Amino acid sequence: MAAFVLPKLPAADGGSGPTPAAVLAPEASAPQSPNGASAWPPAGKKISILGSTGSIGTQTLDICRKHAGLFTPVALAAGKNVELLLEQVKEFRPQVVACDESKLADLEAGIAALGIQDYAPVLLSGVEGQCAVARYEESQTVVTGIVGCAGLIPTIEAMKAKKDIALANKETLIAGGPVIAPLFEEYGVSMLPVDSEHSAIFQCLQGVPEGGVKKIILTGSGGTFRDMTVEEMKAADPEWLRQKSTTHPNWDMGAKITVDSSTMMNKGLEVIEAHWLYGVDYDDIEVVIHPQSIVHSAIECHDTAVLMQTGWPDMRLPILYALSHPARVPADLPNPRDGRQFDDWWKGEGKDGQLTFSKPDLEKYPCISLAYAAGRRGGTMPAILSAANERAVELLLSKAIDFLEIPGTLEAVMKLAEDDGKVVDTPTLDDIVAADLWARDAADKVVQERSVKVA
Ligand SMILES: NC(=O)C1=CN([C@@H]2O[C@H](COP(=O)(O)OP(=O)(O)OC[C@H]3O[C@@H](n4cnc5c(N)ncnc54)[C@H](OP(=O)(O)O)[C@@H]3O)[C@@H](O)[C@H]2O)C=CC1
Ligand SMILES: CC(=O)[C@@H](O)[C@H](O)COP(=O)(O)O
Ligand SMILES: [Mn+2]
Repeated sequence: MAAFVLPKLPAADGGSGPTPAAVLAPEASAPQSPNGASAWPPAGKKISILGSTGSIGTQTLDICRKHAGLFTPVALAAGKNVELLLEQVKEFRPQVVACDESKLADLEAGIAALGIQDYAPVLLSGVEGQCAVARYEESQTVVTGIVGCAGLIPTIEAMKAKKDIALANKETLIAGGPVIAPLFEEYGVSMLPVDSEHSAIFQCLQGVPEGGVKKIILTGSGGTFRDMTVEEMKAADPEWLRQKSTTHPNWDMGAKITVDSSTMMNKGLEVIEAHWLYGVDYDDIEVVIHPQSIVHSAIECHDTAVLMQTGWPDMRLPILYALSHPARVPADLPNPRDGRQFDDWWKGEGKDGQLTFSKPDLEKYPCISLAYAAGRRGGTMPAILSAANERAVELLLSKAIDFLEIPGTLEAVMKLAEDDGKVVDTPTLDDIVAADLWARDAADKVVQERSVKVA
């Protein structure tokens, strides 16, 4: 197994390593931070949140609420959920607020109705609104909680405005890796992972010297169908499978990522995300099924040590760490589902205290192999796979396809992309945007042609 070199930290002489290097904040210049004893993080770190009304957005605001002296949301962008956005506005009074075009009038009227004295935020909509939130001059860090490739343009705008990125929106890096990677160096920004596995890896990497890591091990729950065989799934009622695929055994998340966990495309996408974040070869990234979601991922070092990060399935810790790094901010984060402290887990009552691991069944989860193939192919192929998958999940939720049709649809789109010469090896941003649009369209065509054949 070839060793990968840990991303090189930006050097004091201004030299720099491979472009994904910037994901690691320069430890040499980081303030000392044992247990909050230092001045880090500075009081009142101001943040912008993209997707403030979603699962990541609301949990980020929960962290801001719990650590009001440390993190202040100054700009919020949502989609259509103006009712929740208005509650957030009332509580946090951000200076810039954006929503979907179709909801701008409701937002304006709602804010006027709040009647807050001397409060007149800038109100915007659409992609321009999201970009304004991402660029807002007072923000230091942008939390990207938009779902899907819709996050690509605002994230790039944030980087160009020299904002650090707390990356939840994995689809952006998966599709945009080739154009995002050079921006770290160009604009001197960092990208800290929010995704729980990549946060776990980042936490394990602290203190491991460059070149010390042999392999990254991504853990995955196996999703809602983890205890069923392929045969049982084929025999199951498609409507039941559809409903069940929108639930997760351990995590409470948005609909799209929950379905991705059920197909394990989420893990496949995370393999590509890890490649870009840590500059790791695909041969050195392994997926392991871990049904309890207690070990959030691991690194294997050359001396055979395997370092893991553990905790409840709770996104608030990775969010907090992405905002507070390198500090460890004292926090109270009980299990979001039952309120128990993690201490209880160690005591090992009932099913607690048990960690199990196994190899994924690639016949049951073909999306894992598709993601490795797309990542290894490179260029626009990851953007094509990710966009086709977004479309396939939409088609599942709108009952146009069945759950078990997702992998075949994606495989067909990838084949079409190759056969029709649609994969661009060294893409520009325009190529990535075009690939995204093409793939959504191609997924629709594949589904239509299949239904014609069936009829
Ligand atoms: N949830 C989790 O625990 C985790 C999520 N992630 C990643 O984080 C991202 C967000 O996931 P999650 O929070 O679960 O998703 P949700 O569906 O819960 O939230 C999505 C957010 O994005 C907004 N939004 C949706 N579409 C658009 C669009 N086209 N333009 C602008 N805003 C839009 C929504 O607005 P509105 O609702 O107002 O319409 C909402 O605020 C995903 O990329 C996911 O993979 C990663 C790890 C864990
Ligand atoms: C919370 C988080 O990071 C998700 O990506 C989560 O890992 C999904 O669970 P799976 O392990 O089932 O994909
Ligand atoms: Mn994850």
